Amino acid sequence: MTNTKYFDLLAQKYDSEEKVATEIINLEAILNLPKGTEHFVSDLHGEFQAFQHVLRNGSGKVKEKIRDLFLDVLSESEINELATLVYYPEEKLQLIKNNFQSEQELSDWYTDIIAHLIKLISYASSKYTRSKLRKALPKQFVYIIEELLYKTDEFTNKKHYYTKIVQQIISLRQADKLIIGLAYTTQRLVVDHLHVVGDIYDRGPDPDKIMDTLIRYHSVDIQWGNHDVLWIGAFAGSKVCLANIIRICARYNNLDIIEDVYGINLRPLLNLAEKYYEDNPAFRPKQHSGKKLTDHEELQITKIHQAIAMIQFKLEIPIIKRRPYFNMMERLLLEKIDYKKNEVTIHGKTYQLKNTCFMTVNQEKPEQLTTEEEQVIEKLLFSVQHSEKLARHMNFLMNKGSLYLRYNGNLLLHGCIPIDKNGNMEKMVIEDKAYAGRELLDVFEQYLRHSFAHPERTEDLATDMVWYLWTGEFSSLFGKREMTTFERYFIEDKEAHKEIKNPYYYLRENEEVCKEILREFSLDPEQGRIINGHTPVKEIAGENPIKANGKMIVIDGGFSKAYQSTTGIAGYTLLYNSYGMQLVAHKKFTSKQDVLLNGTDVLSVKRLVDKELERKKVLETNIGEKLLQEIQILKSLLEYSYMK
Ligand SMILES: O=P(O)(O)OC[C@H]1O[C@](O)(COP(=O)(O)O)[C@@H](O)[C@@H]1O
Ligand SMILES: [Mn+2]
Repeated sequence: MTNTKYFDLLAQKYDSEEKVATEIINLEAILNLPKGTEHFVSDLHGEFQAFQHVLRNGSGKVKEKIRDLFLDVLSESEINELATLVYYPEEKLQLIKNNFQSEQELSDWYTDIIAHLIKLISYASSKYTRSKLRKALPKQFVYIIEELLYKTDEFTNKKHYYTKIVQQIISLRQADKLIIGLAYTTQRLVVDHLHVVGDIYDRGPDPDKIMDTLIRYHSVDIQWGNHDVLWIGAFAGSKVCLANIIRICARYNNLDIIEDVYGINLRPLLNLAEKYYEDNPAFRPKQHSGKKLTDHEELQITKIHQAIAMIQFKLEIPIIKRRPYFNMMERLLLEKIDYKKNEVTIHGKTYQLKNTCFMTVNQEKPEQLTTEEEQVIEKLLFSVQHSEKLARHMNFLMNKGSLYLRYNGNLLLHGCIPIDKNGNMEKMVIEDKAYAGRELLDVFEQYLRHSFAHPERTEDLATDMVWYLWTGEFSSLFGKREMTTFERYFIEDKEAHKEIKNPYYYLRENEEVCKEILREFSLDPEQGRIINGHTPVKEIAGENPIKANGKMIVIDGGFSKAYQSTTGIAGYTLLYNSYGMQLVAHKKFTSKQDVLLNGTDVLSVKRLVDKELERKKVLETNIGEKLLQEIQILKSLLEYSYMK
C-alpha cells in the first residue's frame, strides 16, 4: 500500500483536523503520566485460590492504598474489613450485612462504604486518563460513578448532591451491585499489567480456573514454563508429553483435571491399568487436603500411574534414537536394565531396582508398546485434541505466551539461558546448525509454534522438540542435565535422583554474567534486569531472591504447596511501578474463608529492589514507544491531509 492510500484510510477515522489534533494531544498527555504498575507472578502450579488472593490484593497494593488514605480515620480492623471487601466483594458483603439489626444501620453503612470506595478509586486512578478509568468502570454504573467522582468541586453542594445519589442507589436496591463493581474496578486499577513467568500447570488442583481467570484479565502476558509446554505439547500431538501430563496428574491425585475438567476419557487407560498392575508404594498418589481418597480409589490411581509411566518410558526411546543431537542416549533406561538381575546401570554405576512394574515390557524391544497400550495412547490423544476447553486454554497460552519477553527494559523468562561454566552461551546443534543464546530460544519457539500449528504430525522434529523443551539439557525451560523420573520411582539411592543443574543457576549470582545475558537480548545491562521463575527460593536456608546486585530477581515463591516446606514461604511476587521495583514475600495462604472471616491477609515483607530517583513515565516504557510511533503517524497525517 502506498503511503497516500494509507493516509486516506486513516483519514476516514480521523475525519477532521481537530480530531487528529485531539488524539495527538491525548497521546502526548498519556506519555507524561507515570508508568502503570506491572505485577509479576510465577510458578502458580494450579494453586488457584492462592493465586486469586495475590491477584485480588495486588500483592498488597490494595491495602497499601487503603492505608494511605484512611490511616487516620479508620481503625486497623476497619481497614482490614474494607480491604477484604475489595478482594472478595460478593462474599464479604453477605457477611457484613448479616451483622446489621436495622435497615437504617445498613443504609448508613452503605453510605459510608460507597464514599470510601469512591475515594479509593479516585486515588488509585490518579495516574490514568479519564478515558482509561472509564473503561475500568462497571458499564451499568459509569454515569453514576462519574457523577460521584467528579461532582466534587467547591461550587457544588457536594455533600448534599452526593448523599442524594447514594440514597437513590440504596432505595433502588442497587447498592450491592455498585459496591461489587467498585471493588473490582479498584482491583483492576491497582495493577495495570500482569506477567505470569511460567508454570501455570501441574501439581496443584485448579490450573483450568487459573487459565479462565487469565483469559478474563484486563492485560496479561505469559512466559511459558516447562510444565506449560508439556500441556501444549500434548495438545500439539506429542504422545510422550501427553503421557507425562497424565502421569503427573496421577502422581498428584489430580486426574479429575483430565477427566472432569477437560472431559478426556480415561476409561481405556483404567482398563489397561486394572489388567496389568497391582499396588505399588512408589506409585501411590500424593494425598492433598480436600480430596480424601478411598482405598479403592487410591489403588486405582496407583495402577493408572504405573500404566502411564511405563508408556512414557517406552515412548521416550524412539525419540532419543531419532534425535541424536538431543544427547539423551543415557536415558535409554529400559534398554539398560538387566531384567534377570533386576539392575540398571546409569552413568557407569549399577543400581538395584525396586518397586518395578515392567509387566508390559518386551525385554528384547523395550520401546515397543503393546497393542493395548498403543490403542490407549491413540484414544487419549484423540480425546485431548478434541477437548474444546483444552483447545481454548492452549490457544490462549499460545496467543499470550512466548519463551521469553523483553518488556520495559527487563528480560522475563521462566528457566534459564543455557551457559557453560565459564559463562559462555551453550551451543546446541539442531539438524547440523548450531544455535546459542537468544537465537537458540528463538529457534525453540519457532519449533513449538510449528508443532502447535500441525497437531496431526506426531513424530516430526517440531513435536519432538516440544518434549525436549520439557526435559532437554539445553532447554531454557529446564536447564538440568537430565530428569531423573525413572530413578526416583525405581532406585532407592538418592544419589541417582540428583538432577545436575546448568551452571546458569549459580553463575546468575554474578553481575557480569547477568549483564552479558541482557546484552545478548539487546537490553541495556545498566538499566535492565532478568526476572526468573522456576527454581524455588529457599528462604529457610537463607537464599536471597535478589541476586547479582539486583540484576537478577527470582520470583518462584512456591505457590506450590508441595514445595512450601523447602522454601519456608508461600511465594514471591514482584511489583514494578513508576517508583521502582518491590519484591513481596507472601506468607502461607490458608484459605479464602480465613481471609473473609478474620481478615488474615498475611502481608508480606517488602524489600525495595530499587528506588527510582525520578518517577518513570509512560514515555519510557514499551507502550510509550508505540505511542510515540502513533504520534508520528498522526503528525504526518495532519500534514498530508490538512496542511496542504
Ligand atoms: O516433585 P516431583 O513431582 O517429583 O517432580 C520433580 C520433577 O519436577 C521438576 O523439578 C520440574 O518441575 P519444576 O519446573 O516445577 O521444577 C524436575 O526437574 C523434576 O524431575
Ligand atoms: Mn518450572
